[in-house]
Amino acid sequence: MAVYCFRMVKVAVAGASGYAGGEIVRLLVAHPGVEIGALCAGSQAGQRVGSVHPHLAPVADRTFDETSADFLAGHEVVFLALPHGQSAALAGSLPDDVVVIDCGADFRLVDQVAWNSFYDTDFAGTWPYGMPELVTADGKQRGALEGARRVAVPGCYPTAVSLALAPAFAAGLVEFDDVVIVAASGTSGAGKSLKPHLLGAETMGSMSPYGVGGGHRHTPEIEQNLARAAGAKVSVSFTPTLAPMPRGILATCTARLKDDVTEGDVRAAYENAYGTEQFVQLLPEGVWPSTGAVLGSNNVQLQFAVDRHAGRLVVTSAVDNLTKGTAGAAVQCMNLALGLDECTGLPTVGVAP
Ligand SMILES: NC(=O)C1=CN([C@@H]2O[C@H](COP(=O)(O)OP(=O)(O)OC[C@H]3O[C@@H](n4cnc5c(N)ncnc54)[C@H](OP(=O)(O)O)[C@@H]3O)[C@@H](O)[C@H]2O)C=CC1
Ligand SMILES: CC(=O)N[C@@H](CCC(=O)OP(=O)(O)O)C(=O)O
Repeated sequence: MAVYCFRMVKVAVAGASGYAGGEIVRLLVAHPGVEIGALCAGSQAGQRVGSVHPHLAPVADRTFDETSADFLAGHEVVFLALPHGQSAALAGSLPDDVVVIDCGADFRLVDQVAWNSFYDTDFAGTWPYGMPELVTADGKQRGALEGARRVAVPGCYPTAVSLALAPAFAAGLVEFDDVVIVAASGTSGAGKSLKPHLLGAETMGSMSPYGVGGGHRHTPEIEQNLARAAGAKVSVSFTPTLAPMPRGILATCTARLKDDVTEGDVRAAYENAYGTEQFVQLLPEGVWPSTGAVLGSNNVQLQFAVDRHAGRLVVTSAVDNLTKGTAGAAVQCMNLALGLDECTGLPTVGVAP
């Protein structure tokens, strides 16, 4: 039996009444090294946690605090799970030695021009990007997260897509300018606030694309990640779709193969990239990822095929958008920042059926 001996780290969550914040709390409740401090909300401040998140039984009788520097003071780690554009001011009020982990997009992009093209708030800067398993031209991204005091958690689609394609780019198996991605997401990806196009009657029994034609803000984030893997500029066509399910992302990613690349080359590149990773699984040949198999876990499931007819590599990946796609990655990055075992408190077992 494993015996844990941790110093308890006091942790706060801003945006705790939302989907991403609620998932962070779910994971923190099971984390042996943290003490849950302030749980902050916006319009729902003052409400009982159990009235908003009835599944979070151990903290159900707590009350959401207001979101302010005063309530966030005195914590060693602060998670921000707020709408875009809200993180910078709050982060700026926190001391430099506090670990601040932002689940929004505010600090993900390096390129200010790309930021201005896809977001309507001012460019706030760039923090270490929270995808430990990402293969980059300089080794794994993990190195930038160990001991970090500021972390930008990736978007959910970029998590599924970048982990699916990066090994092929890093190994030089595919062309960098012919990449087509179609990904389906559960509706929780859009957050909890009321949106007419996400009403049950609109989404149940129906799938629909959005952000078609290069308009989705995750396009530059995916290109940034793949460029880090390739060591060169990458351009992608990315189409997200909304699927009638609460959670999960299934991404189908294809890229033109370079001449003479074999299935063995591809398998070797992915085994080399992920063979020692706890959360990324290249499935046995012939077994394909499904969102149902990763629900509630921090896992990423991958499978590939070489489509000789079309001359393309096809990689499919599945993640739970709220776990590995947001909150799981956030907790994983907290572990790395604090020098804990990276996997502490993170589920590798899903919920099925
Ligand atoms: N959902 C997902 O799959 C993913 C989400 N993210 C990112 O995580 C962040 C949160 O997303 P998500 O949880 O889905 O969104 P939700 O709409 O579900 O939650 C938003 C949270 O922010 C709080 N909030 C809103 N406005 C304010 C404000 N002015 N001051 C203080 N708190 C405020 C809300 O509080 P209240 O309800 O009390 O008003 C709520 O707790 C976003 O940046 C999102 O892009 C990233 C990856 C995936
Ligand atoms: C289904 C759905 O609407 N998904 C969201 C992506 C959620 C995500 O990754 O969040 P960030 O906003 O933090 O990048 C969208 O397409 O905008």
